[in-house]
Amino acid sequence: MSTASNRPGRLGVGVVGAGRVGAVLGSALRSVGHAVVGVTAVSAESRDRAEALLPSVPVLTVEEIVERAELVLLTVPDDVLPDLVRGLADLGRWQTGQLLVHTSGRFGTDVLQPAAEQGAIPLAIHPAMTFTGTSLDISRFTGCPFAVTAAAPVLPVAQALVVELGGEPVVLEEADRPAYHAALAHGANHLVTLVSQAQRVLAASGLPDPGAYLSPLLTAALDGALRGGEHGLTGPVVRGDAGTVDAHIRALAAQGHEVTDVVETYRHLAGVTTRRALASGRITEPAAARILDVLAEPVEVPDRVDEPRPSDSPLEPVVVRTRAELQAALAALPGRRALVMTMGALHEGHLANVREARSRGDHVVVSIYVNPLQFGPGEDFENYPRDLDADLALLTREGGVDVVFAPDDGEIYPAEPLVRIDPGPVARTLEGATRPGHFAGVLQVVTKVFSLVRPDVAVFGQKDAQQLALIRTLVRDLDLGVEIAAVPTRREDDGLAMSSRNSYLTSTERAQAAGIYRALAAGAQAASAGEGAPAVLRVTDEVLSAAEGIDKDYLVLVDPETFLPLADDHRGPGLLAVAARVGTTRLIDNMTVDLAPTA
Ligand SMILES: Nc1ncnc2c1ncn2[C@@H]1O[C@H](COP(=O)(O)OP(=O)(O)OP(=O)(O)O)[C@@H](O)[C@H]1O
Ligand SMILES: CC(C)(CO)[C@@H](O)C(=O)[O-]
Ligand code: BAL
Repeated sequence: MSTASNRPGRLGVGVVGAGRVGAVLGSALRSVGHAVVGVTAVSAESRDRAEALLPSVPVLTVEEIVERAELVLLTVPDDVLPDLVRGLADLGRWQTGQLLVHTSGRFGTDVLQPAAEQGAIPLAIHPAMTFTGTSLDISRFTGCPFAVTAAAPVLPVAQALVVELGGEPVVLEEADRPAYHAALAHGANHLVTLVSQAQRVLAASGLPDPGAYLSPLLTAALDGALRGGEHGLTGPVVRGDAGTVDAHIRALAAQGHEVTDVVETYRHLAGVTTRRALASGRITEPAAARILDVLAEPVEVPDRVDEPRPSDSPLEPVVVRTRAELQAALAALPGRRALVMTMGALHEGHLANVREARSRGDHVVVSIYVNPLQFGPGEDFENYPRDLDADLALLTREGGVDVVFAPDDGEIYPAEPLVRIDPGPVARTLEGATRPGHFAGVLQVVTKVFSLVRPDVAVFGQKDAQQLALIRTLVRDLDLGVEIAAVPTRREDDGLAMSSRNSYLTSTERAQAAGIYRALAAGAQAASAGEGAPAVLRVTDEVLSAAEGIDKDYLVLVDPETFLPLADDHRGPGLLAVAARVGTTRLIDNMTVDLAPTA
């Protein structure tokens, strides 16, 4: 084992914890000439990541790594770190002269003391950066600040390691690390909560692409705050506009229980902002008092699930099977009519569409019909899950649905339709290329159901993004006079987009299918970190290709309206769209990304 000097020299590096940071740091150390002797990787995901970023590095146990490595990189969760170090010390595994580096923001080197007592050299380096866990991250080290904590004699070793990685070492005292890390988490992580709250409110207000809409404003606000701190503050608080603050809180509360957290956060942050503006003399005391009074007033947030139903809404939806029954049921419903079209096998994603419909109309009609015209030969028309009783039970429990229209084929197509809709060029790419005739069939049935139900507004899911875009074009080009509202994709806990077809998956396939979401999320993260179209697509593809059991049909980064591929230098919104087979089940998913202007 070599003894540490200020220049680390060529070291045998072992990576404990192949999470995003470990795999990326290991890969970066390798690229500057160190040898990675082993990596631990327990989950399938970390094995995939290790394979992608540290090809041909053996997967070893923690003990094997500690035995073989001159530099042990501990990139495990903070809460695991103390016990891991102590446990190995109890087994007497640490070695004299061994460099022991962790990347926790919160801890300094005290947590490594049990290893230091056995002669290891403890170093704490924390990159102030967020990672995707892909090769893109390596370039993020260039110029990235790293908080470095180490005993004075070995501090230069830690600094040299950071410099080797292209980073900027900033020395931080042990005692300052928890507050340092709290500041970073508060700024970066809570910013994500705040921004996603704004996005949810805009989405609930019907804005089609909240992320893209917010991007220029938030970028300017962040830039202003980073340069000028609180002096960059604008908006109603600093103007002393108590009436607007009051209106905001009431408007947010009116969006119901799904945004309760936003009401709380808005209130709290508006209070803090008011007090800070008062303390720095930017608003007067009476103005601050007016705002604080408004903030102290209780507001009621209606709980939409238990919302009292309109008195003319029946408890159970009226189920109609024929055109005549439908017309009779509609005649009894005055006011604004909202439609949700489905193929049944309902899930929470459909219910989100129903809720959106309820918020946009006086009455809600749900159609349940598996439309043969949109299925190609050899597709799953015959096997598509059909369970009207279960669907009705779900809609009854959800409440607020007035009519369920569940026609049979003869009712929708009494005769073979001779007049057909040509959906145009968007229908010939992606889903349309794999499923020729699919969108012509979708638009045919959508037009027919619109004619039969005559809705004021119809709600569709963003999960079927190409379908949604084509329905908007249909309404525009044929002047159908129906407002089209979109609902963000509802996902399972592991990110898989809800879909009736998920019921085809075996339990292994079900677990594997979440890889589709992980890939899209990695792409979106790369975009929000400022990467351009080619890199965003590459990262998404890397994660998708590394995921087990997923057989890609297509993965594209396209214009959300034309569905044509984006130019390499495209800036602004883009849509990552994917179709893939998991086993024999074909799934689709998509995510809007924002390709920000280069600084
Ligand atoms: N996860 C979801 N989140 C939000 N809306 C969804 C979701 N899944 C489907 N929808 C929307 O519900 C409507 C009916 O879709 P459909 O009945 O085809 O359901 P599905 O679950 O997508 O089924 P499939 O297995 O055919 O993809 C469409 O507007 C669709 O976009
Ligand atoms: C819109 C639709 C109900 C038409 O059959 C179908 O394509 C679907 O479920 O998305
Ligand atoms: N959910 C879109 C309808 C279809 O796949 O046929």
